[in-house]
Amino acid sequence: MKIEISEVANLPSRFGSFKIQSFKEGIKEHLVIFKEPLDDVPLVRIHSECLTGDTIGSLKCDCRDQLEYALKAIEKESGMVIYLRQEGRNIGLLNKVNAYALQDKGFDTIEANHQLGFKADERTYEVVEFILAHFGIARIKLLTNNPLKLDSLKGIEIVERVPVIIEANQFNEHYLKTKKEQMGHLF
Ligand SMILES: Nc1nc2c(ncn2[C@@H]2O[C@H](COP(=O)(O)OP(=O)(O)OP(=O)(O)O)[C@@H](O)[C@H]2O)c(=O)[nH]1
Ligand SMILES: [Zn+2]
Repeated sequence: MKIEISEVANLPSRFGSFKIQSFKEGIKEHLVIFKEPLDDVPLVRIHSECLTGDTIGSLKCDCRDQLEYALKAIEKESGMVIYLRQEGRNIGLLNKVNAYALQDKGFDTIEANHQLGFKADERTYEVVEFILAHFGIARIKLLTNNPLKLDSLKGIEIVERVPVIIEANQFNEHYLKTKKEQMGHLF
């Protein structure tokens, strides 16, 4: 797939002063937020879009806390957040809301995806390899608790996994438990 690349622009934010660049893959306009100077082995967070969490502040998941954690971390030590437009583990917003409606009836996140005909996780990460290659990065420290992500990046050496440490709340406790017990997340 052809990827269109924007210019680099400044982005002052409440978490620090960053640079941004967009990588457009079909209809998905991904964003890279970075803080220079980038080390040879930079700290990288691959964040999946979560409109409900990142923007609205939903407490059903840990996405916004993770995003803020990552932005604060790269402000401190430089690095990059790759913000991928893979809403709802790539099932899209409408389907995620339908999954939430099923969760209201008692299904967990995985069961709800299955009920809708999706895998538990429909994400792929080829564009990340493209983006890192564009920056000349072959080795990274990856900010994640997700073992699937560690296995998904072919051609990128993950020198270190840096955990994302977030406190649970009463609404996402079950979500985090499912991630740990059924999706192998490393908490
Ligand atoms: N289908 C679905 N997607 C969800 C649900 N809750 C959050 N998401 C999406 O899950 C994605 C984030 O994935 P997570 O599994 O929380 O975290 P991760 O990115 O895999 O792992 P970390 O790197 O450790 O954060 C975002 O795209 C959210 O929109 C849900 O109940 N159902
Ligand atoms: Zn979320």
